[in-house]
Order: sequence, then C-alpha cells, then structure tokens
Amino acid sequence: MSALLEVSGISKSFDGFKAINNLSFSINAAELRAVIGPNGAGKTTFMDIVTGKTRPDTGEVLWGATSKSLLKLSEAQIAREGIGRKFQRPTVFEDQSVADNLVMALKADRSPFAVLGWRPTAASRDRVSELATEVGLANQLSRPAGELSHGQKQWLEIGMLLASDPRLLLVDEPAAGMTLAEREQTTTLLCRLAETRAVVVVEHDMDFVRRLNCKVTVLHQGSVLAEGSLDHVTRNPDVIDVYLGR
Ligand SMILES: Nc1ncnc2c1ncn2[C@@H]1O[C@H](COP(=O)(O)OP(=O)(O)OP(=O)(O)O)[C@@H](O)[C@H]1O
Repeated sequence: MSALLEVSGISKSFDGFKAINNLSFSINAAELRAVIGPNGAGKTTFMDIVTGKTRPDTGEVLWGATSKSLLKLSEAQIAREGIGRKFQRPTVFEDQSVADNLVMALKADRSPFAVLGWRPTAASRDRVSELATEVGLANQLSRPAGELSHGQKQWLEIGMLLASDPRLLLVDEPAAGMTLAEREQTTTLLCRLAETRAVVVVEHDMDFVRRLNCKVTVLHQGSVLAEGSLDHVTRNPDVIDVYLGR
C-alpha cells in the first residue's frame, strides 16, 4: 500500500534544541496509528509540522498519490488538502446546539464566496444528522453543546472535523478525562473512522492504545525509537528504558 503521508528526514530546532531529529515515517491511506513517547519526545511538534503550524529546518513532508510537498502550503491550504487536527481540549461552541455546531463546521468547509450566500438546505440538514450519527450524538442534536459530557464534546468536535471529510485525522490524547464507557466508545469510533481514512492518535494512556489494536510508533528525542504492534514495542528494552520503565 502506498503512503498517504510521508515524513522524511525532518529536523526542527528551537533555540538550538533539536525537538525533531531526522524523523522519518509514513502513514497509509486507511490506517489507524498510535504515536506514543515520553514528554518532550516531539509528538506535538510532529503534528505542528504536518499541519503547517511549524516549519521544519530540513526534510520533507509528502502528501497523497502525487507526493505533493506540504511544506509549501499554508495551514489553511493543508487543512483543505484533507488534514484535520483534533486538539486535546474540545473547542466547541458551548452556547450553540450540537446541530448548530455541526452546521457551522459544514459552512466553514466551504469557500469564503460560497459561505456568503450559504443557507441551510435539506442536504446540509441530512449531512448534519449523518455526522451526528457517526459520532454517536444523533439523539443530542438540539442540546446546547455546553451541556454535553466531556467525552460527548470530544465526539462533537470529531464530528465537526468530519464535516470536511478529512483523509487524515490527527487526534491528540482523546482518552484524557474520559470515563471508561466514553473511552470504549471513542476506541470504536476511531477504529471505524480509520476504515476509510488515516487516523493518527497521540496518546499516553497505554490501556487506551492497547484497545486501539493498531501499529504503534514510539518517538524519543524527536526520532522513531521503535515501531510495530504494541506488544512488539513494549518488549523493546530501549522503549522500556526511556518510557515505560519510568
Ligand atoms: N515553540 C517552542 N519553543 C521552544 N521549545 C519548544 C517549542 N515547541 C516545542 N519545544 C520543545 O521541543 C520538545 C518537544 O516538544 P513536544 O511538545 O513536541 O513534545 P511532546 O512529545 O508533544 O510532549 P508531551 O507528551 O509533553 O506533549 C520539548 O522539549 C519542548 O519543550
């Protein structure tokens, strides 16, 4: 299978400190991948580079079948290429209903000119209920988002990202602050989403990573320390030394 995203030999220093050090790895088109590693390993910086927030000093970030360089694109252009990012804290509009949050996400997906004349249509209403169903919020559409549980807010934000039908979803610590039931539902959701797109999950919670049952990339000091199944990487003495054994 050819790669959807290929990060090749990227490095990034902040004030002389190498946060990312000759990092290379790739993600396939319909793949669930967990990225783990100790604090400061470079996980956030990796996502910042892929989404165009941070520019690497060296290396390449290649995207899609044509291996287009993402480094020449702005953050907005990268988002339009189909890369969505879910930050750790949910950022939904608390006073607005679940449906209105999803409508806003649909609007935001349109070009600025289209938005000027945008009106809700039957098709957009259908899409909103489709998105709500996909993230398990079909029976919450009229509720203000502020009344949702923490987990439900996270799902709503994932639904908002799905409005633009991303081909790659970067998800930062989705399990943090969730109840056990919410974690289980989140696992199911992420696994299902990864059937039709690439989903990269940055996570510290090993139980959650185990449930994802996917390939794991371990970062350390800005490079790949180990890669493979969770069992494979957790048996690696270097991984035990720098991460698990602490
Ligand atoms: N804008 C910045 N300026 C200076 N140093 C930075 C900046 N961004 C990241 N760093 C440093 O780069 C290193 C990697 O940080 P990064 O946030 O990518 O790690 P992480 O793996 O996401 O860690 P955590 O698990 O704690 O979120 C850290 O030492 C951090 O202090």
